[in-house]
Amino acid sequence: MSQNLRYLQLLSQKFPDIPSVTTEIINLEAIMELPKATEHYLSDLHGEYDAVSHVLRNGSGNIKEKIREVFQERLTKQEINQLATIVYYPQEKLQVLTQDMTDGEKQEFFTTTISELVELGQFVVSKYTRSKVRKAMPKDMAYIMEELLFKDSILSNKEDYYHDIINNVISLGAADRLIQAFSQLIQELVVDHLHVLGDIYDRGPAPDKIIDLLMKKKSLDIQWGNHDIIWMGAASGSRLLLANVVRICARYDNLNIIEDAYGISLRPLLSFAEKVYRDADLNGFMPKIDPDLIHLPEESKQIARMHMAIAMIQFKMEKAVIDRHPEFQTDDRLLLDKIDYDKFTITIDGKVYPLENHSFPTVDPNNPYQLTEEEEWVMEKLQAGFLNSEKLQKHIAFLYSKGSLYKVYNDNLLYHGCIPMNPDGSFMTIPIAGENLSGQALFEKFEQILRQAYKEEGSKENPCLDYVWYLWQGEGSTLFGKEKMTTFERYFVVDKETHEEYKNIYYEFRNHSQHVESILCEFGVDPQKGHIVNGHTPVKERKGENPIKADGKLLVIDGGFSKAYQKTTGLAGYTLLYNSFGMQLVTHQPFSSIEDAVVNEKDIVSTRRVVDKELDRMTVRQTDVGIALEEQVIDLKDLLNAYRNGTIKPYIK
Ligand SMILES: O=P(O)(O)OC[C@H]1O[C@](O)(COP(=O)(O)O)[C@@H](O)[C@@H]1O
Ligand SMILES: [Mn+2]
Repeated sequence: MSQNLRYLQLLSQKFPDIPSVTTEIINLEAIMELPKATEHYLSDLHGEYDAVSHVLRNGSGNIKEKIREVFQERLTKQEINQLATIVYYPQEKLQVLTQDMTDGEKQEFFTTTISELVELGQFVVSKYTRSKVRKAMPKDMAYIMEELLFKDSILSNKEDYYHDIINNVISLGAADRLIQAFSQLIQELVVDHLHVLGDIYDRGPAPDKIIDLLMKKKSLDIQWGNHDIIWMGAASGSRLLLANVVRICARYDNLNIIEDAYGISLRPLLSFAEKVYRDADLNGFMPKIDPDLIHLPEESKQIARMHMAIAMIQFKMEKAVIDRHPEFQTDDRLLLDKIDYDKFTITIDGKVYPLENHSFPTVDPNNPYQLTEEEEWVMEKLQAGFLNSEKLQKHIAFLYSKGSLYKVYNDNLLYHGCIPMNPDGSFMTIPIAGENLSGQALFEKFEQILRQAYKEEGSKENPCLDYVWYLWQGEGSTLFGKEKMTTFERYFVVDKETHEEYKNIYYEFRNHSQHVESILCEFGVDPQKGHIVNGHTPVKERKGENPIKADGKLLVIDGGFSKAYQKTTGLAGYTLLYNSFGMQLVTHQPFSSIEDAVVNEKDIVSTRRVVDKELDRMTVRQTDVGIALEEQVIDLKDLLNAYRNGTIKPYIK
C-alpha cells in the first residue's frame, strides 16, 4: 500500500464519510477567507512588568481603535476613554466607578456597559470562527457570552432579549464578573499572536512577572535577547553568566528578583561582601535606585558591596574562558593584569589611565585572576541556588520551549540583535566549535549550542556554556554585534573613550535596502514581501533616528520599556502591529503607573505610523496558517476522491 493511501486511510478515521469530508473542506475554505489575524510585536521589555502589561492590555492601542470604529458617532471622547479603561483594567476600573453609585445608578451603568461590551465583542470576534471564540471565553461565563454575542441576529426584538439577560445577570450579582469576562475575551482576541523579540530580563524590577504573564498567552513566540541568554546560561549552571546576572541585578537595585521571586539566597554573597568589602571604596558601584523606592543609606551600601564583590568575581572568571578559546579574540577583556596596583593605573591599548576606584581587596597582584577560597565558596552556593530554583527553572524551560534565536513568520524575519557583517557587505565568518560559520548557519549553530548547554544543565563539564558567554559579549555574536563589551572600563576608568563599544557595520548597513534584501534572501524570505523586525538597540528618535529603515524593509522596535534608557530615546519606544490592512508602527509614551492608567485613564499610545498598507485586505489564505490549511484541504480532497472512486471505503467504527 502506498504511503499516501495509508495516510488517507488514517484520515478517514477522522472523516469517515463523504458528508464529513465535505463539511471540513467547506469549513477550512471559510477560515481561509477570514481576514488575517493581528500579530503584535514587542521587544526589550527589560523587566518593566507594569508597562508591558499595559501594552498587552490595550493591544498597543488596538482596543481603543476598535472602540472608535464601533462607537465614533455615539460616544464622546471621554466615554470612549472610560470604556477602553474598563476593558484594560476591568476589576480596578469598576471598583473606582461604582464605589459611590446608588443601586439605581449601578443598574443603569451595568446595563449600558454590558451592552457596549457585547457590541464591541461582536465586532472583535467577527474575524474568527465561532469555535475559536468559544475556546477563548472564560469557562464560567461562556454560555451567557455566547447567547449575547451570537444569538441576537435571529431575534426580532433584540433589545428586550438583551435586557432580560442583562437584568438577570445584574440581579444575580454577576455583572462585574461578566464585564471582566468580556474584557478578557476582547483583550485576548484583539491580538491573535504575540512576538517577543527578546531582552525580557535585566534592568527593570519584574521580569519574572512578565514571564508569568507570557505563560498565559495562547499563541506566542520569543526570540531570545542577549539579556535572556545570560539567565538561560546561569540556569544551566554557568557561574560566569550567573555572576553577570547577579551583577546587573545589583547595579539596578533588583536583587530581590533573585531572592524573592526566585528564592535564591544571597546570604553567602552578602556575608562575604560585608566582611571583605566593608571598608572598600564603593565609587561606581552604588545601585541605580528607582527614585520611587526609598533605601536606607546603609542598605544601598550593602548592595554596592555585593555589586562590587560579584563584579570582581566575574572579571576574574572571564580569564578561564578567554584562555580556553583564543579564537574568540577576547584577550582585550583581560584587564586585571594590566593594572599597576601601586600606582592604581591601568594600561589599555598602550595608554595609561588612572583608576577611579582603588579597592581590590581580593586581588593578588601576582595572580590577579585567582579566586579566593571565599569567592569560590560564594560561587558554589550561588550556582546551587540557580540550579535548584524551581521557579527559575520553570521560567527558563518556558523560554526554551517558546523561543529561538530567529524566526520567519508570515514572510517576516525576526531576531533580537544582528547578522555580523564585514565592511564589504558579506556576512562575517566566525569560528565556532571547529566550524567556520556565517549568516543563517551561524544562527543555527548558536541555537543548537544554547539548547545543548541546557540539556547538560548542572553537569560538571558543560563546554557549550563558553559559547553562551561568547553570545553575550563576543564580536561575532548575533545577539550583541559590538566589537567588545567594556564593562570593566565603565566601572573603573573615567575616560569615556575607553567605554566605547564600536558597533558592527550591520547597524549601518541595515539602513540600506540592498543589504536588508541580501539578509532576507539568506534566510529564504522573499525580499519583495518580507521585512526584518529587529530589537536590541534603542532608537534615538530625539536625535532624529528613524525606526523605519531601508525603505520600510527593516523595523527597529526596541520597546524602550527600560526606564533607564528613556532619557536616551526620548520616549518609551515602539511596538508593531500587523493586521489584515498592513503593518503599523506604534509609538509609546512612558508609562507612569497603574493608578494613572485606571483613575486618570492615561493611555500611552501616542502615534501610529503606517509602514506598509495592503492593497487588498489580507486573508488567512495568504498567511503561514493559510498555507498549512491549504495543504489540509488538498489531503481532504484526495480523500473525497478516494471515497468517490472506491479506493477507500467509508470508515465504519
Ligand atoms: O547601561 P548599562 O547597565 O551600563 O549596560 C551597558 C551594557 O549593556 C549593553 O548595552 C548590552 O545591553 P543591551 O542589549 O540592552 O544593549 C552593553 O553593550 C553595555 O556594555
Ligand atoms: Mn539586547
